[in-house]
Amino acid sequence: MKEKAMIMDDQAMKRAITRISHEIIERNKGIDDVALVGIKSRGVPLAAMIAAKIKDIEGKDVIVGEIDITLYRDDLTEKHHQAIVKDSKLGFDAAGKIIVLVDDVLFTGRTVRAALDAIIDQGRPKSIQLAVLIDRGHRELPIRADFVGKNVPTSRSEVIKVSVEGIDSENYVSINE
Ligand SMILES: O=P(O)(O)OC[C@H]1O[C@H](OP(=O)(O)OP(=O)(O)O)[C@H](O)[C@@H]1O
Ligand SMILES: O=c1cc[nH]c(=O)[nH]1
Repeated sequence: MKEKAMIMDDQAMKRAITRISHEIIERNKGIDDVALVGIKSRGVPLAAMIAAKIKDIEGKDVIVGEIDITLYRDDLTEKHHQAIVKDSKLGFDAAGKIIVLVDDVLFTGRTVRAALDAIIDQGRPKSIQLAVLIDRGHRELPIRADFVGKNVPTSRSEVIKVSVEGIDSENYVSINE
């Protein structure tokens, strides 16, 4: 994979996380009943970063869970890849919660759709919202994010690489082909 350009460095990523955290608080008039659910793998450290920022701002802990969705495809850009729920245990009771799904990249929407199905199957959340660091377009389903770090127009053959501390050695986003 050839690296084309940096889209976000560590500082830009942290600023985006700070803004998204403020937006989550504002949209929900606080964080009572809000629970963050990171989509594995890189949505998990991003959800933890948002939770830490919300704690800084509001002085309250927000519930953080995770969900494991696996994409089956020969290559990232292949159309019609399948998103399968690998582990849907959120780690908390979803009933009555405002769930904010957190992922690194929103592309076709299949991963989010699988996560929505899995969550709706196991409880009655009050609502489900979506936060993504990068929206790269090319949706195949009627899914949109409520909170977006950065909209990045891409061609289908390009690949967005998100590197997040906790999984990777540093924080950055690049576009590659
Ligand atoms: O909107 P979609 O077409 O479903 O694509 C978006 C998904 O693709 C990536 O997952 P990947 O399988 O690369 O896992 P990762 O999080 O471990 O990088 C990314 O993290 C999103 O979850
Ligand atoms: O470009 C893409 C598409 C899906 N998931 C990624 O991480 N990058």
